[in-house]
Amino acid sequence: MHPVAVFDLDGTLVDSAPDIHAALDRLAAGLGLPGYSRPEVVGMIGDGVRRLVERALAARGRPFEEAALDAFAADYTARAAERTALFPGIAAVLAGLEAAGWRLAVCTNKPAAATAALLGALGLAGRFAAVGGGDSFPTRKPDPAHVQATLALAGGSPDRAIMIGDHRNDVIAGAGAGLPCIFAAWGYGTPAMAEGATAVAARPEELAELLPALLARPRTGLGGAALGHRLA
Ligand SMILES: O=C(O)COP(=O)(O)O
Ligand SMILES: [Mg+2]
Repeated sequence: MHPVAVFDLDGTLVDSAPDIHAALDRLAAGLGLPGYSRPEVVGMIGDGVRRLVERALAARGRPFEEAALDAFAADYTARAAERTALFPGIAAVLAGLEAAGWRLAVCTNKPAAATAALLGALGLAGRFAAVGGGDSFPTRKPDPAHVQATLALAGGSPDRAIMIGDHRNDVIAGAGAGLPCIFAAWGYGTPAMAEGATAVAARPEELAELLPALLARPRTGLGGAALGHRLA
């Protein structure tokens, strides 16, 4: 069976904060509200689009409105790839994993439509054996079922798969599904969110060594420290 690398999207594969930020600023401007700072926006990402819009409105003292969510989702989906790019080093990591026989999957809380638009615009649509969006299944991260369903779509099994993500939701969902988890410290999470991860990667390049090492490691064996990487 092919090993599967299950990647989170926002903050792990792509730096999507600039387009999320721009779309939130357009939403705010339409409501007569001031825009946001990047740290504010980054702190709101990770729990899907509804929580994002809830947090953005709450930060300006506004109650949540379904119409604002719909407007944001449509606007963002249409313009998801204007300022969004893969993090440096990710393209080489993906190519290296594919060459080594890995299947790639995306497990993201971003809605499936926006995810498809973004991956398509970045020329990545055909690279992933499965893409599990935030509304693809009945539940989403941190529910392990989101990871399990994505992995099943990719034709993988938990004992031959690794989860990589930048948020506590990724660690909780991946670990709950029985996968070793690599915390992507280059992303939008805080160091505290790495708690429970098998290993922490400071840069994408580290994944090239970490993924095969974690795959080969007995699941009940030594921690990531034995691999020369900092344990979470
Ligand atoms: O849409 C979000 O809130 C975050 O998406 P992610 O799961 O790809 O980080
Ligand atoms: Mg993320």
